[in-house]
Amino acid sequence: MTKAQDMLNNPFVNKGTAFTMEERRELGLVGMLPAQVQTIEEQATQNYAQYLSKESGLEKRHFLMELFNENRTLFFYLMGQHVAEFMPVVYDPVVADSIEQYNEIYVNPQNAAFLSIDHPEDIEATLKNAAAGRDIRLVVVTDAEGILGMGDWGVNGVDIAIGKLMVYTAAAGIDPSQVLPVSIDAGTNNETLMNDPLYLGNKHARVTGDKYYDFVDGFVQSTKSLFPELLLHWEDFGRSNAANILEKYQNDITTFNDDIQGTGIVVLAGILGALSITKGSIADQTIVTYGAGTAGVGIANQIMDEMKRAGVSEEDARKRFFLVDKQGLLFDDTEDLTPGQKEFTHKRSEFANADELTTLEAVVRAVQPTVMIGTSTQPGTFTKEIVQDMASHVERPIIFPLSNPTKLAEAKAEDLIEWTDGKALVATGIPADNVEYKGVTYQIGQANNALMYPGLGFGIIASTSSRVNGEILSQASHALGGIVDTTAVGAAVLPPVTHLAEFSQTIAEVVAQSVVDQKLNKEAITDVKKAVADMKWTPKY
Ligand SMILES: NC(=O)c1ccc[n+]([C@@H]2O[C@H](COP(=O)([O-])OP(=O)(O)OC[C@H]3O[C@@H](n4cnc5c(N)ncnc54)[C@H](O)[C@@H]3O)[C@@H](O)[C@H]2O)c1
Ligand SMILES: O=C(O)C[C@H](O)C(=O)O
Ligand SMILES: [Mn+2]
Repeated sequence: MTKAQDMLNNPFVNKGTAFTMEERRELGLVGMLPAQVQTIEEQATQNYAQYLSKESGLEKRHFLMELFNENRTLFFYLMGQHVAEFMPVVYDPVVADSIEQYNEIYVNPQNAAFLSIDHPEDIEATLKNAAAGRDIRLVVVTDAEGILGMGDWGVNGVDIAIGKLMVYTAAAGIDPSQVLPVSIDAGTNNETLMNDPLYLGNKHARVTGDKYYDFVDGFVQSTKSLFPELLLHWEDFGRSNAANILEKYQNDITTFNDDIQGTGIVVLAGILGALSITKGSIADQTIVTYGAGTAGVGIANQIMDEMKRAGVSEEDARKRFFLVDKQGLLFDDTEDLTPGQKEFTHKRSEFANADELTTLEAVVRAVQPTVMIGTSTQPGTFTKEIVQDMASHVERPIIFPLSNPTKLAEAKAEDLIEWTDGKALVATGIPADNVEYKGVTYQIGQANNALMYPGLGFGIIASTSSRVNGEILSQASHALGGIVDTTAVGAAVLPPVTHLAEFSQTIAEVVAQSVVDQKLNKEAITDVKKAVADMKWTPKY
C-alpha cells in the first residue's frame, strides 16, 4: 500500500477532505480526494446531517462507528458537540444491541486487541500489534461474562470496552491514540452464540480455574512491561471473578474495576446529592440493595466507607445494610454466599419472621429502608406496592433502579415519581426523560458509572498515580456529589450528562490533587490543574 493510502486508512491521522493542498502534495495525496478542502466544522455539519437521517439507534450507531473507524478527530469533534445525544448511541443502551448483533453487523475490529485463552503465548504479540507503536496509557479490558445485566456475550462484548473508551475521550479528553480496548476471549457459555455459524469468537465453553487466572495474570504482566504508564480498567467480568481479580492486583498496579468501584462512587455521589436536597445525613440511612452481585456489593462497600468517614463505627455501619439476592435477605447461614456478600449478612435472631424474608417485598416491610438500590437484572421488580410501602416510612425515599440496559431496569422513573406523589428521589442507570407530574418538572439523574470513570481515570493518568485507593474514590465521589444544584423543585440528584465534559474535568482535578496529597504520583507534579490541562486532548487538525 502506498503511504498516501496508509494516511487515509489510519483513523488516528486521517483528515479526509480536510487535508490541505499543501499536505496533499507532501503526502502523495494529490488527486486522491475531491478538490474542495473542507474545515472540520464543515465536515461535522455534513456528517451530523447524515446522522440525523438514520432512523434506528443501531443505524445511528453504525454510522457513528464508521466515522470513528475512519477519522477519530472528526468523530470526537462531532461527539463534543452532541455528547448527551450521542452517549446513548455509542454507549448504553444501544451498545447492548450492537453486542447482541455483533456477528451480523461486524465490519471492523476497531483497533481492539483480541486475546484468545487458547494462545497464551500470543498475549504479548497481540498487545504489541494492536498498539502498533502507540503510547498506551489506558486499557479497558473485558472477558464479557457479565455484560451489563445480559450475561455472557463472548467476544461480542468487545464493544463495551470500545464504548467505554469512546466516553473517556468525549468526557475527559484522553487522547484516543493512547487507549486500547481489550477482549479476553475465554470461550462462552452462551448457547445462542455457540450455535450461531457466524459467531466470531472461540467456540468452546468458558475456561475457568487456574488456566483462566493464569491467562489473566499473563495479560497483566504483559501490559505491565509493555505499557509502564498504564491505567488498567476492568469491565463486565463475571461475579465469581471480578472481585477476585481486583483484589489480586489493586495493591500492585494502577487499576480499578468499573462495575465495583465506578458504580460505587456514582451511587454514593447520587445519595450525597439526594441528602443535600433532604438535608439528611449518611449516618442515618438504612440501605437495601436488591441484587448483591458485583455492583450491589461494590455500592454497599462504598456507602459503608462513607458512613465510617462520617464517624459511624464499622460494626454499626454494617447493621444499616440489607442485601437481598436470589435467596432473599442474606443471612450468615444462607447458602452460596460470595465472599463480598459474607461481609454484610444478618443473624436470623434479629428478626421475629426471619424465615419469611425471602422476597424484596418482605424485606422492605421489615427493615423500612431510606435508600433502595436495584442491581438485580430483574425488570419491574420495584413494584408499586413495595415503593409505596417504603414511602410510607420515609418522607423522601431514595430509589435508584440501576440495572442496564433499559429493558432490565427495576422500575421506570415516571412510575416511581407517580407512585410516591413526587416524593421519591430517583436516579436511573440509563438516561431518563424529565417527568412532568402535577405541574412540577422532575429531572432524573443518571447514576451510571460513565459520570465518574472518565474523570477518575483521567485524573489518575494525568497525575501519574501508582495506585487507585479508597481515599481517591471517596474524593471523586464528593467532587461529583458537590456539583449538583439541589435548590430547584424537582432537581436531579446528579448533574446532567450535557455537562459531562465540565464535571469530568472537576473530578479529574480533585482526583489528581488526592494523588499528589498522598504522594502516589510517580512523576513530580507542582501544579495539579496544569497537569490535568496539559494532558487533555482536543479534537482538532
Ligand atoms: N448504572 C450503572 O452504572 C451500573 C453499573 C454496574 C452494573 N449495573 C447493572 O447492575 C446489574 C447487575 O450487574 P452486576 O455486574 O452486579 O452483575 P452480577 O451478576 O454480578 O450481579 C447480579 C446479582 O443479581 C442477583 N439476582 C439475579 N436474579 C435475582 C433475583 N430474582 N432476585 C434477587 N437477586 C437476583 C444475582 O444473583 C447477582 O448476585 C446489571 O444490570 C448492570 O447493568 C449498572
Ligand atoms: O455499562 C453501563 O452502562 C454501566 C455499567 O458498567 C453496567 O455494567 O451496566
Ligand atoms: Mn459494566
